[in-house]
Order: sequence, then C-alpha cells, then structure tokens
Amino acid sequence: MMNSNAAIHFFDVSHSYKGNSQKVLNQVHLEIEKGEFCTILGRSGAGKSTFLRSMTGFVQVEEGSIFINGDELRYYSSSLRKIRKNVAMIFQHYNLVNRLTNLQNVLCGMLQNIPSQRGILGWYTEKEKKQALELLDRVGLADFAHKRADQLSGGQKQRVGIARALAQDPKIILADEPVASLDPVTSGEIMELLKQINKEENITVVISLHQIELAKQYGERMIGFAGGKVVIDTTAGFLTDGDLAEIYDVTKEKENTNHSIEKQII
Ligand SMILES: Nc1ncnc2c1ncn2[C@@H]1O[C@H](COP(=O)(O)OP(=O)(O)OP(=O)(O)O)[C@@H](O)[C@H]1O
Repeated sequence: MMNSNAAIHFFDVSHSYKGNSQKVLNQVHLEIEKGEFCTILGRSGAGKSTFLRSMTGFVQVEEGSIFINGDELRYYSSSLRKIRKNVAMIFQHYNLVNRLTNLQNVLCGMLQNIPSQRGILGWYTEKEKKQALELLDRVGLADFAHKRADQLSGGQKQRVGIARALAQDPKIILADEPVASLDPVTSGEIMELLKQINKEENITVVISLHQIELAKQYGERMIGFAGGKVVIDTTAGFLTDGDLAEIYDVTKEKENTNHSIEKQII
C-alpha cells in the first residue's frame, strides 16, 4: 500500500529505449517521502537520468506506475500538467537562456503558473518580478539580476538555475548531476544551498551525483542504481565498501543485470 506521505512512488517501473531491448530501468520499486533529501549514485549509464526524467513525463516508461504526491503520472492527461508544475528540474549544464537576463531566466520558472499568452509575450506583473528578484537575492545573486546569463560563472549559473526552479513553487526538485561541471568548493556551496532549501521549504530533493564524498556528506538517503535496478538504499553513514562495490563494480553490475534477465526468462 502506498504511504500517504510519499512524494514519489515507483511501482514496478521498467523502461527500455526504442531500438534497444536492454532495460534502462528494471523493476524499480521505490518510495521517497515528502521532505527527504536523497542522492542517487550509479555508474554512467546506470539509469539515473532516466529515473529522474521519468518523473516529469519526459521519459514515458513502458511498464509500471509512477505516483507524484499521490497522483499517478499519466501521459497526455491533465494530471501531467499538475505534476510538471510540482516538479522542478536542475541540470548539469544549467539550461539557462543566454541572451536573457538572470531575472528573465528566473521568471521563466513561473511560465507554468501564468496564462500561456502572457508567457509567450514575456509579460510579467510587478509582483512576479519582485518575487523573481527576491529569489535571486535568496541565492546570493540580486546584484546580477539585470546581467545576461552568459556573463556568469558556472556556480552562479547553477544558482540562477536553482532560483528558476524555486520560481515554479515546486514540491519536488530533481537535480541531474548539478555539480558535475563545478569545482569542489563551488560544488559544496551548491549542495549546501540545495540542502538549505530542502530544510527551510520542506521541498523534497533528489540529486544524481558522481561524487561519492558529496553524496556521503549531504545525502541523508542514498540510492544506488546498477543496470537499471536499485541495488542499494541506505542512509549516510551506513554506506559500506560492499555497497559501493554493488553500485560501481562492473562484475556485480553484470550479475545484477543477469539476474533480471533470468527473472524475465522464468
Ligand atoms: N533518449 C535516449 N534514447 C536511447 N537511449 C538512451 C536515451 N537516453 C539514455 N539512453 C541510454 O540509456 C542508458 C541509461 O542512460 P541514463 O542517461 O539514464 O544513465 P545515467 O546513469 O544518468 O548516466 P550518466 O551518469 O552518464 O548521465 C544508457 O545506456 C543510455 O545510452
């Protein structure tokens, strides 16, 4: 039975991309509670991005069900719009519009919440502009509001990305390798900011990471993927070398994949 406090619920979800029968998500059964701060670990190709993107409907999974705050994600339905409004994404390469100012980029986060005609024309109310400015202030970039996005460093761009995500007023933030292009100090600062937002706003945060140390430091819950399967689900401080081998060891990953193939044959 589904926990009513679940922000994210995956019920036996499997997926393979067209033209490749290999399961990128393989019988994923997982629940993340409201307000949790989770890190997702896994080798390149383990399925982390697919897992995150499936929660916004950008990847339409082939099997199983995904529930976001109790609503089942159904493609081509009105619930998809509601889910997309509640789930914001942050990306490795920031996905800012370079020719726009940082304030305009943050305002883009509100597009899902305002009438589409206003959005197309870029007409925002004074209240919305004030809110966007406050969000830039929140991430320490109020002074850069009227500068173009391409005039920022990587860390600053990611802060704008976070402000844009907050402008959506989401219940869940998914971050796909948000610090992969940043130096270690800036990476720590971005993780710290995400943690602060998680604690202060009670927004559920799920972050895919390649840096084990950062995951250990910040991830209260750590979920490890290998071959599309959840192979580890533990809390920081309890991650063992055996767990890491389960996630990163190629032979173990092969075993995990083979088990699932065997299961399918049976
Ligand atoms: N749009 C797509 N079409 C076809 N195959 C895809 C697509 N996106 C991802 N894949 C494949 O699915 C597998 C899992 O990819 P995914 O991006 O989810 O892994 P990942 O764990 O996020 O990897 P990384 O850490 O390198 O980002 C890979 O083999 C990848 O090549």
